[in-house]
Amino acid sequence: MASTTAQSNLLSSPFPRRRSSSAISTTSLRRHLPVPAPSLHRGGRGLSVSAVQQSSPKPTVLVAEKLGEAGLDLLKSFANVDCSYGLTQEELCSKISLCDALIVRSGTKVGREVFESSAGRLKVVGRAGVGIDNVDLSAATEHGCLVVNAPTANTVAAAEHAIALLAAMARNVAQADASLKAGKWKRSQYVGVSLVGKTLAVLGFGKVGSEVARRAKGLGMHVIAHDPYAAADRARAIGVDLVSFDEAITTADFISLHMPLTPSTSKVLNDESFAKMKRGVRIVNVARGGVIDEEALVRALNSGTVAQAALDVFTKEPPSPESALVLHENVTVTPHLGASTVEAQEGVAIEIAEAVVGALKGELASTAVNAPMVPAEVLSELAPFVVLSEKLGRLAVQLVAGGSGVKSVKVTYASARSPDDLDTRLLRAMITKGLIEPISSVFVNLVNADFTAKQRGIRITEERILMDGSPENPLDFIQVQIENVESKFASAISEVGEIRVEGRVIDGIPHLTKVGSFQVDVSLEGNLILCRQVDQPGMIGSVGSILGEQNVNVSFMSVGRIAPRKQAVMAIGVDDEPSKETLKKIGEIPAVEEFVFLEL
Ligand SMILES: NC(=O)c1ccc[n+]([C@@H]2O[C@H](COP(=O)([O-])OP(=O)(O)OC[C@H]3O[C@@H](n4cnc5c(N)ncnc54)[C@H](O)[C@@H]3O)[C@@H](O)[C@H]2O)c1
Ligand SMILES: O=C(O)[C@H](O)COP(=O)(O)O
Repeated sequence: MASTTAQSNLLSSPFPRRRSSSAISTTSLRRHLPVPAPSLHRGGRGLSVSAVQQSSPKPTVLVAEKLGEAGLDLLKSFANVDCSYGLTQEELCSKISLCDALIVRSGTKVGREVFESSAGRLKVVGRAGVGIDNVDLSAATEHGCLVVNAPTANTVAAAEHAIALLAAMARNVAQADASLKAGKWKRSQYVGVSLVGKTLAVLGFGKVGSEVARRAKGLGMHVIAHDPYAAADRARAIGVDLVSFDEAITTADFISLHMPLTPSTSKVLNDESFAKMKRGVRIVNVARGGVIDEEALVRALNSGTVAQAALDVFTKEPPSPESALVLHENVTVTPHLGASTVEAQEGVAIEIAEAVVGALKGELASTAVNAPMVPAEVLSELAPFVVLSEKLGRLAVQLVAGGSGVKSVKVTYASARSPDDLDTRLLRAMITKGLIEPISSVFVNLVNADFTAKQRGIRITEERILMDGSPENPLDFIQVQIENVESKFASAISEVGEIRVEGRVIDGIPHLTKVGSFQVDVSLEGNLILCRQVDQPGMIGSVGSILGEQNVNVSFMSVGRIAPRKQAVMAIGVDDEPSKETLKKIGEIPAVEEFVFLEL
């Protein structure tokens, strides 16, 4: 018995794969291109569904900003690497159609035009760092392009930079340095303020924010934090109280910003919030320039509401040389250096190179930004159900009669597990892939499955049935129903009038176990002939011998019937595609009422 294999990658890969013909019926049979035989296995980090083919051409990775050597070496071992720094948008757009992956830092805008210019070749964008605000995630998703980042390797560097700016600002280090170098000795002008005993409000208590908090505690500061999504116990564990936004900004002597730039954090520090702050507050920003209304900050600095600011990031980078904010005497600035340590850049380069190579192999990256992150252990147990899901989708859609538009699909998962313990996103994506690929030219993957279904007006609803029994097995069966359509194989219509196919995993192999109201049991390997006939002796032999005469190998055969000598549905698994002539002969058996050939 063949082992379970993933029929295709969950993520787009540059490797050749088969495309499906749109109308697969008894009259229109076409051979598909050979299928790569990817296997499901665990990757280095997180799960993987890979399809590396020895004979495939090497993918091309465009590295658009400086990346550490260790990362480049890793990329070069797998791909052709084009290091082209400082490209204009036009140059980037014209190069991108030759590239499978693009690696950037924060200095390259990867907007919609980049994805459009790639004409479908770009499969992964790697952001060598944390912030992905320079990448148009919606456009990436719509184009089925995975975006991965390197979220951990520069955390400490950013936190250290925030602390460096905090201390430098409080003691006027930059201003005093410039003054002394200009030949002045102004000791009384640069009297600073102490940090010990002061209240620091950390806004955004994530990776960087919590590291800043930990370090500030070590400096003897009283640290509070505001983060609507952070766990209070995690904050308490390092002696930090989580407070409301207003409490944070009204009680702080120092405010350090560590949230991402999103529509809800854009200009979160503005005239209104500055007005609520303690007079003489000091602000550090190593997050993103856009979280501060920079003009409002200049006003607050001029009025003395804000005594000082230390900024590593700006709304527009680089900022204008005439920027009133940058030139302000009470502002200390650095040119986005938060992540710029030797150690962090080495770590980021390796982290992003691993993620990009993994994604090009079709692995699900653990740092995917626009696709579900599925832990390795979850994937390994769902692996055969992933295959089953795609095949049920493929079967169901091939049963739809021409002219019936697929609009509404209901998926039922029967499981003894509580819904919280069963992550079906992967399964839904694969069902969607199976449903859409045979009827379109769109390549569907985990990234764009939901988007593609929505775009095609296909509504996929999910239902869970809680079964008795051991929750050890993730799923008992999966059922796919296509509603309000006609079928080219009438027996596939269930008693409630929908095309229905149902499957289970038996001994690790996906099986088709129900078609319409008929129970069958056929392993989902190779291709399938479904045949409805009058239940009478000799039918299996008649069909079997026609296939045998034509050298078509039967892998499985199963008959489901309503009652003896009434109608029965025969499901026949075939390794090879029968010729039109062979199928015609099956159709001519007098007891055969209808039949259909389906590609899996
Ligand atoms: N200057 C640099 O070179 C540099 C380096 C690393 C990270 N960064 C930036 O620092 C920021 C934080 O990075 P991280 O790795 O800690 O990210 P993270 O995702 O670990 O943490 C961000 C935190 O912000 C919180 N948050 C979201 N919306 C919020 C809101 N409205 N109010 C308060 N908190 C909110 C989130 O819940 C999360 O806990 C990002 O903007 C990142 O781009 C800059
Ligand atoms: O988001 C980040 O990781 C930092 O802002 C670092 O950006 P950089 O890679 O451009 O230094």
